[in-house]
Amino acid sequence: MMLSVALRHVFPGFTLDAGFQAPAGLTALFGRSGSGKTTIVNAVAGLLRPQSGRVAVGDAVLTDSARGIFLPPHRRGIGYVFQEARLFPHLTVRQNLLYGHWFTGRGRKADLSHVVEMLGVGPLLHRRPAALSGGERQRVALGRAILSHPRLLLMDEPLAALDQPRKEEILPYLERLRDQAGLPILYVSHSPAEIARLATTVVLVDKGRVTAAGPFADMLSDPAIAPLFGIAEAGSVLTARIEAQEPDGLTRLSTPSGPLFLPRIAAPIGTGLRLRILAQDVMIAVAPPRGISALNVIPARVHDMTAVPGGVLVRLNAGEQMILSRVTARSADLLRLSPGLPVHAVLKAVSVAPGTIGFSAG
Ligand SMILES: Nc1ncnc2c1ncn2[C@@H]1O[C@H](COP(=O)(O)OP(=O)(O)OP(=O)(O)O)[C@@H](O)[C@H]1O
Repeated sequence: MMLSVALRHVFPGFTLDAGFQAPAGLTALFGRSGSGKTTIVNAVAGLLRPQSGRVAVGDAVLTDSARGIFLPPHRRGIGYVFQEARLFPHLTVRQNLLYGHWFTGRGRKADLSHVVEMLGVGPLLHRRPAALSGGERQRVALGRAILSHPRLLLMDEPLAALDQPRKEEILPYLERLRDQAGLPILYVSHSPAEIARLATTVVLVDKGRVTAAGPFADMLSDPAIAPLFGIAEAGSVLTARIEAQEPDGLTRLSTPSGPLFLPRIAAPIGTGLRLRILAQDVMIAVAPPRGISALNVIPARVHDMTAVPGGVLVRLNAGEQMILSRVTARSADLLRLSPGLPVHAVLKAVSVAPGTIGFSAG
């Protein structure tokens, strides 16, 4: 199931001219304030009728200006999750979850138990929203959205109102939803960390246009794009799998770039992971380093180099994955870095914070 969007709408002083495809999984809309993300979301939701354009999910056409099609919001089959969970205060969690269910009349009892389990809200079913934490409320909002059997989920900064611990509590549920729901999720976020952890596809919006779009790993390690996230946030995402729990408290991972060691990750052998490796945490050595404490030394080759504010972003080819490193211009000169040069990428085990590690199915 694929969401395809093509929109053109001229406001005084702002033109939206944006097109992209969002496959099943989570598509992050990213762009600075005023770039047009909310306008895109509104047009997909049916709150804005574009002067011209087409919005479709699979075979279901929601908007097609050429054919005069414009479904009203409530007939689009879209589940929403906003910054603030808009739950009904007088209903229990169970009734809130079932609300969308009744509404569409397409529900089955089995779905409720599946969603309750997926989102871990079983113990909360008989409470009212006032007795829930912000994170719990947001989980119920996710559950309600999914139980309305939508074609598409729209999430507009669903974590923005939560503090860091609450965010970390809810991220695993968003990951499950992404991997299990089998529908496109359109997700607006300002947070590179969230995008690195959750996105399947990244769509970059600037001045009403889509300036780049593609699979998250390519997008995040693209030196032309990474600086847009803020130079301190630039980094790559590696996929990995838990291989062994070592007796000294480390977890051994296998990655397409070779083995990696990180502080204990409490998950079973075989678990798939996404690791966000910040460019500023990766050192480059032109000879195999000896006598250093860093546990992770990954053989690689310089792919390309891009000058950025505060240094040089070096893209390293490591197995089938790209690793980004940021070094000063002086280091790049001293090491005579140039495309094709064999090097070693050095990563401290403790530089990957546990809260940033993403879990993925398969
Ligand atoms: N009804 C309207 N009339 C005129 N201009 C509008 C209208 N709606 C949106 N705009 C303009 O469109 C531009 C994009 O706004 P939009 O809210 O989509 O940005 P955004 O990327 O979601 O920003 P933020 O991250 O701050 O939420 C802005 O310049 C805004 O002023």
